Amino acid sequence: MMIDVPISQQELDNWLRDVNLVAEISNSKAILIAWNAAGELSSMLSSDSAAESEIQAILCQLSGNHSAKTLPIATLSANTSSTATQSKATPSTATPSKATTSELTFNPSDTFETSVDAQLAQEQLVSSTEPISVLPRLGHHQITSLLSVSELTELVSQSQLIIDTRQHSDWRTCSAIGSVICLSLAWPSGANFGFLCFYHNEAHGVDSKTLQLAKLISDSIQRQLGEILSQHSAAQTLSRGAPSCVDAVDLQTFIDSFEEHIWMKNAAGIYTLCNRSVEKAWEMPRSEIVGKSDVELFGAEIANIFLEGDRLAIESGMPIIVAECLDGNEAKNHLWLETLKLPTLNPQGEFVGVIGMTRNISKHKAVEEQLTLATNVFKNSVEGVVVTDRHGNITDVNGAFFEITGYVREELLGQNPRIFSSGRHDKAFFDKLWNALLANGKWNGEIWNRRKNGTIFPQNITISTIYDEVGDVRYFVAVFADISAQKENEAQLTHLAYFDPLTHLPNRMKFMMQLKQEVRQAKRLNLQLATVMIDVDLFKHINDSFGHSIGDEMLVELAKRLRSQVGDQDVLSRIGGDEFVALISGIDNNEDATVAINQLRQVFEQPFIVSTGDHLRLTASMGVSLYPNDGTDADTLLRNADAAMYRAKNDGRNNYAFYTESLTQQSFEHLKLQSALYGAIEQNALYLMYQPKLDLVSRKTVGFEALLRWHDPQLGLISPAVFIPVAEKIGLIHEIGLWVLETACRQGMRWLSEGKHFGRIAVNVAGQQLQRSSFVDDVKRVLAETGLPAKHLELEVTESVMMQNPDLAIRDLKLLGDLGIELSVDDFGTGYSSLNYLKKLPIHKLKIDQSFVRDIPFDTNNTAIAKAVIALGHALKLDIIAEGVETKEQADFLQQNQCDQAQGYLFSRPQLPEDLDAFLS
Ligand SMILES: Nc1nc2c(ncn2[C@@H]2O[C@H](COP(=O)(O)O[C@H]3[C@@H](O)[C@H](n4cnc5c(=O)[nH]c(N)nc54)O[C@@H]3COP(=O)(O)O)[C@@H](O)[C@H]2O)c(=O)[nH]1
Repeated sequence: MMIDVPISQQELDNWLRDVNLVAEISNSKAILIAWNAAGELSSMLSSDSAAESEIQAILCQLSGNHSAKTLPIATLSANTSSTATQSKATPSTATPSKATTSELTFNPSDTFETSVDAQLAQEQLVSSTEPISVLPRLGHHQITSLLSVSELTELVSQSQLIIDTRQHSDWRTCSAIGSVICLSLAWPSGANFGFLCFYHNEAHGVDSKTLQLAKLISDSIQRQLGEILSQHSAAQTLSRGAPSCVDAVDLQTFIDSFEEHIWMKNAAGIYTLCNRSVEKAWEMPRSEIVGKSDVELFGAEIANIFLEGDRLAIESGMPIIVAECLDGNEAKNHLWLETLKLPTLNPQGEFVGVIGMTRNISKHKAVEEQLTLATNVFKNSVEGVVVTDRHGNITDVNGAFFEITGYVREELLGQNPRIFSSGRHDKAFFDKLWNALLANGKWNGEIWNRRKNGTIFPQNITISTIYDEVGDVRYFVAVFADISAQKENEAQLTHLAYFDPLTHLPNRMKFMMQLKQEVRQAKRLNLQLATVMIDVDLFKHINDSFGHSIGDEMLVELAKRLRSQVGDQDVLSRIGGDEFVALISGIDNNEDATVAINQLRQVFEQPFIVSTGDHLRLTASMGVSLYPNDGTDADTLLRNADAAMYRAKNDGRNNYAFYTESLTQQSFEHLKLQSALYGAIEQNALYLMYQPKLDLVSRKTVGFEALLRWHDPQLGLISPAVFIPVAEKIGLIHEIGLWVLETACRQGMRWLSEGKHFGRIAVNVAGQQLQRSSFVDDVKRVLAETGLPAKHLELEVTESVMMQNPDLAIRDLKLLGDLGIELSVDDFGTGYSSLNYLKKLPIHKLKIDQSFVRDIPFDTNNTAIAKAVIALGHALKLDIIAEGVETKEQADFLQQNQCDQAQGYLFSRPQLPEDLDAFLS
């Protein structure tokens, strides 16, 4: 009930008695529904026959259709008069959707007349004798937040009868009710009171007779409502007392003190009062306002808007607020006013006028608009937005944020953004970020964060600090864009800029960058580099004969093969159609470069099998420049490698050349040696010579050193000092070393079987042999296979090899020593032995290198060194042997200085076994 006046129990009992009577006579059920103070419909009374579920169904039906439960603010616009001028419309025009249902309005005089869409209604009439009426759809109005004036008018003034709810779209779902009649009830002022409903569970259960009886009761209730109100007002006036004289006199002064516009109109719409603010705003004196209507003051169009608001207040029976937008062509010039309209009643409850109070809400509106705008920007932004409080806890996130990160809102609120951490940024990064944010209020940059599914992604993010009025940090707002796609594009562009799209090798630009960097490093560390230019010979013929796609296939395969031939630290680049260039690091000498070139050349040995099934062969010309000899900068090295490559081409292709011509020659020699060495074992070109080792005191043989010899049919006799390093470079040393060991052991066994005593046979072990994990097992196997007892074998390992990896040497030599093999340090004094390691090595003998034996006892340095080595060796309880002893003076000196053994031309040159009988006992 919107007018809050209590109804006594006696009155309610009277109404119930009447309602029950009519219900009984018409064989129907009844319910009286009223608006309560909260603006909701509730059941006030019901006939005895009415069931609770039916009452709820009707209540629900009517409430559902009434969005006016809480009275809305009417938005009336001076510029859009359609809303404001809408009044007194028939139900069919007010709610156009009703035109499709058959509608007849029932007027108070019990005659029936057709609505606008008479033809349609006619078609749907089931019987001309029975009245059919439908309730206009309440609350379905054109201003969505407003129960329109016209609908309220309809509600109050009309009685509604629905004889078959199944035919009616609004009632169809209300299955408990088959037919219903609803009569609106209103206070004398026109304010809504409620509804009186008679209903039947069956369709056609209520008829025109019920309607007439119901109308009688509703008229009676309305009359009583007037009386109740007037008694209530009289009682209130009495309790409050008459207004004081002072109040009456000061009313004008009182209302003039308000900035708001205050006015009053009587029931006829004539202004009876206004304050100074009104005079100012309307730009006319009070004398011209009071006594005039809105039409006279503002013209019909604006008056209609104002009157619409008045009617709304009158019909609702309570204060309402209407907002008005006046003037201004542009939004920013609009003047927004908000008027509170209050219907006033006399003690009898009759409407006597409207009081209005208007205030300027333009500022509020502007703020509201800004807020709406900001909210929309926040919601609709394609960039992710996250807001945290000053402690960093998330207070809000927008839709784009969910889409980008995959989280849902509930998972994020209250969380700290560190849950997105990708782990890619260290503490220093975040320290810098926070420092900038707190110092400047803003930070922009790129951060890698983690999505819910665990993937990490880059984002361009701007974080801003929001301060409160006193300058304290209130919020942080981060706005970011997912830049994964941009990063991918950048990466692709970078790849395109630096890599060859066909072979995916670095292109010329990238190669030059790498070459420059390698040159800088080589300069710093005093290293050598080789730049090898590789140009495929006559590649044009391949393209011309087989087409470019076959040519491409071959280039891709060639790139793969070349790449497999260079080390991980080396660079291979495709710098032109059929031009490649390799940058080889880790070069110690010219031979290393030759080895690298030879490996690159091997890729051309196998044919290229292309998609057509053809087996095609390629050759290439290569040019080599060496850093630092052939150039100390990248450009020079590449230019000189190119020049060398052209020389190789001019020399007949399928060739290579060094930039320094003499090196080419050396390299060719070297290559020849390499190829010859591969076949040396099979061709029996290798053999051993043995040099006796003697005890310096007794001059008796204590053993022989096996020394390798190679006699190549073409190249002649080649010194092991030349070919052993080559064998090491090309990986042949293991095979050769094993051959030497087996051959020496067999020789030892031969001597033993002939009853010849030789002490021990010493075999030289190369560095690479000792580093092989299988070396100890190899030695054991050879001893087992040949049958030579370990006590007849000695292994000589150079000092520098032992010191390359002393821990490994200690381990393996100990295993060999444990077998009974004697171990000696060859070339002692030429390396840099750590005495600490020397002490730990399981060795038996030190061999003074022949360079220190030379010219003793005349060379004071060598003499001193020889003496020192002897003293050191003896201190470590080791035997000492001197090699390269050529003269008696050397032998005497060594003997006098307690050197234990000696070998050298003085006693014997290395000889074939059959020539050594003199040294065998
Ligand atoms: N890993 C292997 N290395 C081996 C093997 N065979 C030999 N070598 C090493 O080759 C280097 C050269 O050896 P070689 O030409 O045989 O020279 C040795 C002797 O012939 C030479 N020698 C001996 N006595 C004298 C002398 O009085 N004067 C003189 N000028 N030269 C002499 O010295 C070499 C002995 O070398 P060393 O091993 O240091 O005792 C050489 O380094 C060999 O080690 C092999 O099978 N595997």
